[in-house]
Amino acid sequence: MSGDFSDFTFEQSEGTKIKIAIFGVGLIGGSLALCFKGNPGFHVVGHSVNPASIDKYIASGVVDEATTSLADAAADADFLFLCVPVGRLSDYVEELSRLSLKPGCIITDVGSTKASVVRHADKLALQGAVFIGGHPMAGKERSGVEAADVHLFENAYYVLTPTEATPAEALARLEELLHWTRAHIVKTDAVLHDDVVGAISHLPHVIAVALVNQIAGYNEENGLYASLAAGGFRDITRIASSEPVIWRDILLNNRDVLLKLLGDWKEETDKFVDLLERSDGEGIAEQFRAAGEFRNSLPERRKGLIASLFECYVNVPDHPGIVGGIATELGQARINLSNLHIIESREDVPGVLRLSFRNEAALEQAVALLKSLGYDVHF
Ligand SMILES: NC(=O)C1=CN([C@@H]2O[C@H](COP(=O)(O)OP(=O)(O)OC[C@H]3O[C@@H](n4cnc5c(N)ncnc54)[C@H](O)[C@@H]3O)[C@@H](O)[C@H]2O)C=CC1
Ligand SMILES: O=C(O)C(=O)Cc1ccc(O)cc1
Repeated sequence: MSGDFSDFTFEQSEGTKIKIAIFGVGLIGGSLALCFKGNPGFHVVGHSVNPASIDKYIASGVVDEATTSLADAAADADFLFLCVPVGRLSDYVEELSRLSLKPGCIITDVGSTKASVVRHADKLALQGAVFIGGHPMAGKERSGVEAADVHLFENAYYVLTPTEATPAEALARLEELLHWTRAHIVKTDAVLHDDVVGAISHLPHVIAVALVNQIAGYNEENGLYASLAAGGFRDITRIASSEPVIWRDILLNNRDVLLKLLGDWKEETDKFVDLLERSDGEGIAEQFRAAGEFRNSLPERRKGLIASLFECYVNVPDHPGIVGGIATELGQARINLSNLHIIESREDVPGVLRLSFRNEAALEQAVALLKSLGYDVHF
């Protein structure tokens, strides 16, 4: 979904607000809450099991109200979003099934795996509520309500996994609400979701963590590994800094899929062992050619899993004030920078400035502007 949402209003009876309950107001729950808080017709309630979190939710302004009582959060809610770690999702659906919920209300989750929670909800009598599995396929390596971001889901895919039993009217209502995230809704089967997301998200997280740990081992012997890893290595392993408990639950939940994927991964790495043992240069080049061809055929810069980075690099001579000058030029052209990072800045070497933007349009405008000003810019 794209375009201007200022004319989008959720249908509601006069005087009553749509109540949206968010269980677990962390990165994802908090980001959803921020999306919904933009509509005066919504009342957003946050739930946490931890009393200390309640004040934090309110103080950070992501919810209208917060409580440690599951029953109070759920009472009269029109939509209930389960945003806790994957290992707790089925327990939450079960606990909610024991409460008296508003007839026709929709319970949905945001878990990174879908098959187990959908299967579990299917078996429960939900007392007039409807469960629809969900997975907003955007995130970050940071966690907690402090990392919540109203823009997180913009232009990302948001997967829903309805079953044959899901009432079409309920699905339409959830889709309508999710327009507030500005994500693109995709509907698919929960088992297929876990296979595909296992391959494109869970496996890369495992590989990133294993790779970082391998290098950390070498670094214990010689600190030069960490020193030289500051650039590209750091970027390609960003997701290795993801939240351990969240990822423990995801991997255990998608265990069978991951075991198969890791078997295939071993075969891929063994291929390189064989090519190297035989010094097969043509075979190695062919691996790169095939990978490049597939990678280049992927949709460009759609925000999604392993978020695309809207970044460029600018070579900057070590002149005082040059970084400020670039930021000022961008500001004057009303191009919003989301981050600026100096990768290397010693007196005797030119620095490299990494500029990050929120979207592709801003990146393209910045590159055109900086090139026109004579800067050496590359992606
Ligand atoms: N991190 C990411 O990039 C993405 C995560 N997800 C899914 O979203 C869900 C939430 O993840 P994040 O928001 O990233 O994590 P988070 O750590 O930022 O938030 C988790 C929330 O759950 C609560 N929580 C933690 N352990 C709990 C427990 N044992 N019982 C009850 N509440 C507990 C925390 O207090 C916090 O409010 C997970 O199911 C994850 O798989 C989905 C898309 C992206
Ligand atoms: O940080 C990234 O690039 C991610 O891949 C975030 C992410 C993590 C888990 C998900 O289920 C979806 C997205």
